[in-house]
This record gives sequence, structure tokens and C-alpha cells, in this order.
Amino acid sequence: MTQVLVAYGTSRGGTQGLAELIGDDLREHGYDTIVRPAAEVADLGDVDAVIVAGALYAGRWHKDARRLVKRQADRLSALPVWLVATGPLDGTAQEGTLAPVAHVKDAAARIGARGVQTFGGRLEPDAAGFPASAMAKTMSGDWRDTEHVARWVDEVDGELSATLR
Ligand SMILES: Cc1cc2nc3c(=O)[nH]c(=O)nc-3n(C[C@H](O)[C@H](O)[C@H](O)COP(=O)(O)O)c2cc1C
Repeated sequence: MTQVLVAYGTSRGGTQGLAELIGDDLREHGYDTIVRPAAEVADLGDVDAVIVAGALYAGRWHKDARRLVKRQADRLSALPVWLVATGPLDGTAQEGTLAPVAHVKDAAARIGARGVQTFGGRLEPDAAGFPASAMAKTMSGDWRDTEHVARWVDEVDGELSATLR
């Protein structure tokens, strides 16, 4: 069975939830899927494809996602890989294809990623720490869109099916 790793970098759990959604959709398409924190991925084992998801903070892709791409660059360069950013606290990610931030663009170029995708983010009303708590007063909400994720996983499945199965 084709094995897909979904690795995520999160600070407040939203990206973990998004990675789990991606993982569930991939399983429905028949993939053997592992969802794991990017910081814990020391070895890519026998995976056939990888999705690296990271939260956006101040225009930066989460360090755990960046570091995974850096330390596994050689292996990732030889695999089908998609990079995902989750962040916008509004509907812009659903409306169209947002240009990737520089970190994601650079990481994609480094490993020859198959694609990059930005999904809406989540900020909880009781987010702790500054400036998250201040932002949460006016910007809290959940813009992770299950339909948007499902449509994107369909596209990934289309490409993987054409090359791996
Ligand atoms: C301090 C702060 C800075 C943020 N900066 C950005 C940003 O530059 N771009 C963006 O799209 N989202 C930004 N966000 C929204 C987060 O990316 C969003 O809340 C995301 O879902 C957080 O993921 P996590 O829960 O996995 O940490 C920011 C949120 C906070 C609290």
C-alpha cells in the first residue's frame, strides 16, 4: 500500500488538526497515512510521498516544518512532496490560490516540491501569550475548510495515482 507521511509544525494545535484532516482524506483515498509532528521525524523510512504542513507566524513558515525540509532535503528531493501553509484568519485562502510565503517558496525550490498550498488558519478566542491574545480579541475564528482540504487532497491523489499506483 502506498504510504504517505503528513508532518506538521504547530504552535497552537491548528495545524495538527489540519494535518489530521489531510490524513483522514488520504486514508479515504486508500493510502496508508501517518500523521506526525515534523520535529519528531528523524527518518523517512519507506514512505512513498510526503506532505509537510506548517503554521504561518509573522510571514514565516513554522520552524519545525522548515527544519524537516532542511534535514531531509536529499530524501525529499527524490519523493513526491507537497508543502502546505496554514494561516490566514479570513476567507482569502478559500477564495483562490494565495502566493506562498518566501520560506515555503524557497523550501519548495530546494526539494522540487510537486506543489504548495495555503489553507485558512485558526485562532482560538482564549489564545494565550502576546500578541496572540491581543489578536484574538478581533481575529479569532476557524478558517480551516474541510471542503477546501478535501478538494486539494483529490488533486494530490490524482497526481499520486498517476505516478505511484
Ligand atoms: C502572532 C500571530 C502571528 C500570525 N501571523 C500570521 C501570518 O503572518 N500569516 C498568516 O497567514 N497567518 C498568521 N497568523 C495566523 C496563524 O497562522 C493561524 O492562527 C494558524 O492556524 C496557527 O497555527 P497553529 O495553531 O498550528 O500554531 C498569525 C497568528 C498569530 C497568533
